[in-house]
Amino acid sequence: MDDDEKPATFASPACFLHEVDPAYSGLAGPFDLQAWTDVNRWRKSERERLIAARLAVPAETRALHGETIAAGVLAEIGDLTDRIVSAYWPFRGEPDLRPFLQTVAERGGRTALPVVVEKGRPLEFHLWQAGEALSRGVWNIPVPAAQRPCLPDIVIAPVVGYDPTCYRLGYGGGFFDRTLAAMPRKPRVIGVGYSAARLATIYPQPHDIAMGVIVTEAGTIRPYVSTVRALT
Ligand SMILES: Nc1nc2c(c(=O)[nH]1)N(C=O)[C@@H](CNc1ccc(C(=O)N[C@@H](CCC(=O)O)C(=O)O)cc1)CN2
Ligand SMILES: Nc1ncnc2c1ncn2[C@@H]1O[C@H](COP(=O)(O)OP(=O)(O)OP(=O)(O)O)[C@@H](O)[C@H]1O
Repeated sequence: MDDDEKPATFASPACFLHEVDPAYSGLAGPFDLQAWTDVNRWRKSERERLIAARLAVPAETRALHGETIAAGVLAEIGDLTDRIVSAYWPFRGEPDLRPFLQTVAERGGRTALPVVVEKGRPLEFHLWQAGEALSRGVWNIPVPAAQRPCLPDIVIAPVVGYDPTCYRLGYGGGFFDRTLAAMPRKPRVIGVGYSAARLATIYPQPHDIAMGVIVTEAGTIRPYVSTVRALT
């Protein structure tokens, strides 16, 4: 019998961990470049579709939806005393929450806007109140003229798309994900958008951070929590 015909022997038993579901073995799955490339391509086309669809809705309808969304957000936040709330300066057909910012101030809260410092870096938040001066920031987005950085207690994030587990599809800069990951004290994060922006899933990736809730003109979506988990 030559060597090729003898049963094979190994220095140690073969490891079959690679055949076990990564979720069971406790190891992260291998990074799948093809899957990530596909998700990115899909996200890009969904962003374009969803932005075009909301811009096709008459401005008066969007304005009415914006008022309903603002009321939903106020109900969600509750007491505003000494709270810092960041919203945004609307563009590309986003719900206009500027009147909401005035309501926050009237009810004893402070208000802020997000500022892009640089692509690929977290956002900063700067205090800003209705009537105060604005200047043009990156991508010409209006930002507070005075630099008063703050850490908001509540961050309102406009969504391009959202899914029932409250993951947000934004404009593709990764700004909110980077910012929330880097904040020393986690704020409450409220996604806002039109109900038509619902997707079955955004195919969440490891860097994606879910919103606490998503407020739309048709109601507030809370991430699904199974009864079993809720009871244990
Ligand atoms: N009203 C509003 N203000 C906001 C945000 C928002 O979502 N809404 N942001 C929330 O994050 C930040 C800005 N985020 C943005 C992200 C991407 C692009 C943008 O135009 N991106 C290019 C492609 C960029 C790339 O691929 O590198 C594009 O769409 O053409 C604009 C704003 C801060 N201010
Ligand atoms: N915490 C992070 N650290 C490094 N890169 C990140 C982080 N979060 C997101 N990114 C990167 O940002 C890019 C865009 O991410 P994604 O598609 O989730 O953007 P988005 O949430 O739609 O955008 P935005 O928040 O600007 O509206 C991805 O390439 C992603 O890897």
